[in-house]
Amino acid sequence: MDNPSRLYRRELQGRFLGLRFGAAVEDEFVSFLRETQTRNVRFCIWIGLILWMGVACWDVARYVQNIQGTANEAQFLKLLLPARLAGLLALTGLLIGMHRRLWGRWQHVACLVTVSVYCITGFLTGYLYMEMGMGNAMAGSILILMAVFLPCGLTFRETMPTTAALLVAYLLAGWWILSPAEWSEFWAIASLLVLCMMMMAFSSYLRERGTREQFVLRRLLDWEAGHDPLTGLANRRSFQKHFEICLAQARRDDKTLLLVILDLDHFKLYNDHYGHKAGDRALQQVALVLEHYAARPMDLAIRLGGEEFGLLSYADDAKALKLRMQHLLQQLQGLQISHEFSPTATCLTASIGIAQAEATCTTDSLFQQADAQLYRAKNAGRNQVCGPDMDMCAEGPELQVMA
Ligand SMILES: Nc1nc2c(ncn2[C@@H]2O[C@H](COP(=O)(O)OP(=O)(O)OP(=O)(O)O)[C@@H](O)[C@H]2O)c(=O)[nH]1
Repeated sequence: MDNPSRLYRRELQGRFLGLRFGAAVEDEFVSFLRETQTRNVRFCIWIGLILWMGVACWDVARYVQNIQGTANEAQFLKLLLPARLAGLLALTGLLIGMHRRLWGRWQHVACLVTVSVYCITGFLTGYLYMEMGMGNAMAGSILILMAVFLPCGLTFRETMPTTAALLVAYLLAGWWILSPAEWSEFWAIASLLVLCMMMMAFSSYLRERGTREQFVLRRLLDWEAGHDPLTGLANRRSFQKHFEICLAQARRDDKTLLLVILDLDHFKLYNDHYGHKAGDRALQQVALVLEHYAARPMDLAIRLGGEEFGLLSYADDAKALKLRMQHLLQQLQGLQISHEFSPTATCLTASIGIAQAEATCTTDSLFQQADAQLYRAKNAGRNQVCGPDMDMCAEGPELQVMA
């Protein structure tokens, strides 16, 4: 996988004009948007619901005052009530679904559908009132349309086609339903609507660009604060956090927690003879191998600093881990990173110390134990794995038990 910091940096250079990241970052952004905006969306829907109910009450009051008992009125009322009810049901359904987390990853679709129902029923009631000669409520459509651009957790690309479709539907409905005498007022409102939509679209675009920039910057900072830029492995800071979680979990589940420290042998000599750049490349290769040994969710591969790496292994058997670490040493030798000045071998090798966390241990005490084992491995001739028991010291690539 590409180093996340490189991905984020590449996105930052793009300046977000097209409001689209690469596939991986886009997925992250959309889930971030859904997660962080849920509260805003709920707030907006509540406001929409209150407004909707307020307007419905106002409708009833106006209707009662202006009622003349004509057949037309009875017919309009038959349409008006379902229209108000549809808006109410759509908003309530969305809210209940959000509180109970029923929508999952379809939340934005549910929002779009609700906003559309909200707008259509708004237009319809406006039109019905106009037909009943009770004042033109169409101007209210502008407010309703604005709801599409409220912070509903939708992206600009999601809101734009919906709004454009609603606007076209509104214009077509007006042109089809209204008489030519009513057109002049309708066009005035329609032009206002178009202007309003353009302004909101522009601000929505700017808002999303800003959100995207903040998102990538934050991800980049978070990532860099917890990782080593050269190898992409976790650093000591993330290790400390992860270690505390693992230790608490291990105590709770009565599981083992093992720390491995891997230190490259004679790396100073390697640097001195092959140069710092070659040293960097070697460190990256070692990190790549080590990462494969931390494939389970609770395991973590770390660069502790310099030519020293770590591996936290949760619920693992110490002996099985020792064998895996020997296998790792074999793999390192298999890389054939030539080190002809090393007194140990003709290629780059490493020494490994393993420590097991006791119930009362701290990060420092665990490191001290692992360091002591590493020291043993170095003293025993390097290219070795040493653990808490004497019989855990073994030379790589072939197992050799120390007496
Ligand atoms: N290329 C490169 N070298 C580094 C980096 N960080 C530390 N080093 C080098 O790693 C070397 C570590 O040397 P020492 O601590 O003396 O250990 P060693 O030579 O490996 O000896 P032993 O551990 O006893 O086998 C130093 O030369 C550091 O300059 C890095 O990021 N890149």
